[in-house]
Amino acid sequence: MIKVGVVGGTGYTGVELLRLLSHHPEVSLEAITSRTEAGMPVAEMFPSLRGHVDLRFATPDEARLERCDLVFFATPNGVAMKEARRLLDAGVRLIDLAADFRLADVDQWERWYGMTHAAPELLEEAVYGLPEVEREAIARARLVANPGCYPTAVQLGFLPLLEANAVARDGLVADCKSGVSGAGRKAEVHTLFAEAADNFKAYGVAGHRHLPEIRQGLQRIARGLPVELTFVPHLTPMIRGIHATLYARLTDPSLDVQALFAERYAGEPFVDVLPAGSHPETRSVRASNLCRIAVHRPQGGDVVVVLSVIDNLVKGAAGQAVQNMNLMFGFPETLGLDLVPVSP
Ligand SMILES: NC(=O)C1=CN([C@@H]2O[C@H](COP(=O)(O)OP(=O)(O)OC[C@H]3O[C@@H](n4cnc5c(N)ncnc54)[C@H](OP(=O)(O)O)[C@@H]3O)[C@@H](O)[C@H]2O)C=CC1
Ligand SMILES: CC(=O)N[C@@H](CCC(=O)OP(=O)(O)O)C(=O)O
Repeated sequence: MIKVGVVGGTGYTGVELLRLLSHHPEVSLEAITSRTEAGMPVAEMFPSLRGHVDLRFATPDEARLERCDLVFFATPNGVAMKEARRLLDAGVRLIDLAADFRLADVDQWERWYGMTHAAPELLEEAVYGLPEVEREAIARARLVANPGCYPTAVQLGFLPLLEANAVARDGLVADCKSGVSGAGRKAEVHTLFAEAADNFKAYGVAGHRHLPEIRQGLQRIARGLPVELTFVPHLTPMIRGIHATLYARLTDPSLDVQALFAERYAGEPFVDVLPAGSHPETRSVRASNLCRIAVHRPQGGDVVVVLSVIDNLVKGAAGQAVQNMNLMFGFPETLGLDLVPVSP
């Protein structure tokens, strides 16, 4: 049994973490923070957790996080980097759901995130928490940078093709759609019901901060070879889910792409390669830690189209964080994550 704290328990990824951790057999939830709701019982704010979580929110100072074996930061970018050194020195391991430790290059991070990094010396130690790529390093890590939601769907979709050096690396396209919970729980005009419902739009076409993260991940997968990617995110009128439609040109048209994906992911508990010709739906993964993938070659041509779906709050955030926790503490990787998707 490990002692776990959650910083940022009132956000969408925070409450999703609480849902997953509350029934994890190896976890004792010790502290859940909120600055704005300190003192309120968690189950009063989130009635879905009544009978499952009996703690109250505490301020980050009251929470005494240094008593924990592991602390999750489900906070905006720029929060975990200020606390990481103190907690690591106290023997606490960390998983940051935000982007503070995702990019290896501090200059690049500061440019994309528009702030000075508070702990650049920790970037080298931090492990990028995509288990399908970094499983062994995650198991040894003190500090894990949980991947972003779009980056998870896109990297898992391109991974077998890049590992096998099977596509032209200069023309990758990722056309991605996200549900509104991807923007978090804070009030913002573009996520109001009247703005987001019955509407569909692209955003961040000129440059989204997930672009350098995805490019870094794809280049690692391609063993350091350069990768050029066009990434266009869209906001869709659904609550949860990411649908990534990925395009690449095969270098060897005789390749059996269905067999390539099936073999690469055969041992992966959370990546499901669908039968040839399938069209995965976001609702087929809702509330689960699954990434479902289908591979197509329209009209038998040499363009491969990969369809990759995840729940942004689970495999795209809290579920992947619990998967990383399981690896870090030597628990079975799927413990607490045997979640049947909710449909419809
Ligand atoms: N939503 C998604 O699908 C995904 C989100 N992420 C990332 O996960 C992180 C959390 O996202 P999400 O749950 O959506 O965010 P929310 O905006 O919904 O929640 C943020 C939480 O952090 C707390 N918080 C805010 N500022 C501070 C601070 N300075 N110190 C301590 N706590 C703070 C808030 O509580 P309070 O203000 O009361 O303290 C709140 O509980 C973000 O970095 C996001 O980019 C990653 C993948 C997917
Ligand atoms: C729909 C929506 O607004 N999505 C967010 C991505 C949220 C997220 O996952 O951010 P990090 O992974 O960087 O923490 C956005 O595009 O900014």
